[in-house]
Amino acid sequence: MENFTAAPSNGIIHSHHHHHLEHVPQSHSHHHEIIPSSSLLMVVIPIIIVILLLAILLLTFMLRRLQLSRDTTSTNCMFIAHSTVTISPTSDGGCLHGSGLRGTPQPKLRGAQVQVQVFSLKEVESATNKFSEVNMIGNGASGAVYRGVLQDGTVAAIKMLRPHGRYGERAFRLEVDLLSRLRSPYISQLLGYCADQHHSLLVFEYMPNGSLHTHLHPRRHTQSARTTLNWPLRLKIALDCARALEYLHEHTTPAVIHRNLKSTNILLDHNFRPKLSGFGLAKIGSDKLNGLILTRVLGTTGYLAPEYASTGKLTTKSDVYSYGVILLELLTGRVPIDTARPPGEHVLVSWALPRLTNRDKVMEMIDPALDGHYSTKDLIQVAAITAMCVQAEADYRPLITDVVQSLMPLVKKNPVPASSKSLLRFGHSPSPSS
Ligand SMILES: Nc1ncnc2c1ncn2[C@@H]1O[C@H](COP(=O)(O)OP(=O)(O)OP(=O)(O)O)[C@@H](O)[C@H]1O
Repeated sequence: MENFTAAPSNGIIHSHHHHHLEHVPQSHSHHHEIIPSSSLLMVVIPIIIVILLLAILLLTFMLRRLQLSRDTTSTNCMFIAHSTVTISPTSDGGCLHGSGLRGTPQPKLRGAQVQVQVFSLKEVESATNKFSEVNMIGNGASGAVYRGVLQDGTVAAIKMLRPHGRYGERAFRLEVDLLSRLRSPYISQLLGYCADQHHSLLVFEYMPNGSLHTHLHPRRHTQSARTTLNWPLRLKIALDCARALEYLHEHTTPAVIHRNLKSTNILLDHNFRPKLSGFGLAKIGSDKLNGLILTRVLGTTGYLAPEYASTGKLTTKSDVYSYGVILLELLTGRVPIDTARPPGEHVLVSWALPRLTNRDKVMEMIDPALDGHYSTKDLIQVAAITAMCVQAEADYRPLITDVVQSLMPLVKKNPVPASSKSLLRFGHSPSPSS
């Protein structure tokens, strides 16, 4: 007979013969002294998990503290855009640094990165006189825009994004990330940004002549510092906007789809040269699917391509459609949606499309503000280009490069007057109906 002895001190049964250990009966008399291995695991594993979680939390907290203390020590700093810009608000109004820690869900643009300045809230406040009403130059869906003079004397347009507006932090991050990589004379330049717990601010180069919308639709703007754009200038604006899109669609890899092309997003410099802005809704196209993206429908009513509005199918051709609507605004001086007009004329595209290919009708629909100062031949050509851009069928719309090529000779024929004084309606416009 073999001897088994229970060792109450450690709850393990010792056997004098090891080969019999596995046959040890777990008698009722010893039950309270023995912890079965499965129960042991049930106790130990949760404890280990809790300890690990606590350690991770502690580590995260310490890293965050370290980052905050680094952020708040600097007030104004230059920052080289990293592969992905991460902006998270500090609690005390300090400026933030870009870092490559978090990723945006969009694919990355390839190409050079450029410097974007990070401003302290203090600097932006003193530039705008504490965001005084007097300095407010615009108030779009995403927030108010202020004119400001930076410490180095640069005049800037500072956009304060609404905290819970449709813009959101993601769009803010996207705009900084995207604009720190895009460089084109046809794209509005981002000088820097500022973010704290309560503010998200974008600092742009100042465009003294405001938006194209202000000049084409002056009655809709209370501040009436505007010029009626003459025909050569309209052609040049059309060409440069097409070049801005060409840069995004053809010269950027992968292509960028702007997704919110409209006349308020076309800003005019002191020579009335246009620059594209408003990149908060932009999408970086897919390399694989021929640029096609299926996405949520965002943008502005009156400018949305029908296939995008109804199915969310977004391609560079959606931008071409919106561009066509801007051409229509340049031709007619009408806004894309105007419910004050008679029935049948509310939606600019629906009203204009059947008329665009009819010579006499085109003459009737031209902006009365031009007062006959345009070349009929050129007008007919622009109308034909416009008709192709606002085609319901996306595949039939031209590539923006084709639009650039078609507009170039027209602009060459109609040089823009040199001095901005002569930009007024009757300045150097060609004689009517040549
Ligand atoms: N860089 C700038 N220089 C001068 N004026 C500007 C500048 N940026 C914006 N503005 C003025 O502020 C207005 C509003 O700009 P914002 O970018 O908010 O345009 P929006 O298209 O109306 O709004 P959203 O893009 O949010 O839909 C512009 O139409 C323009 O008059």
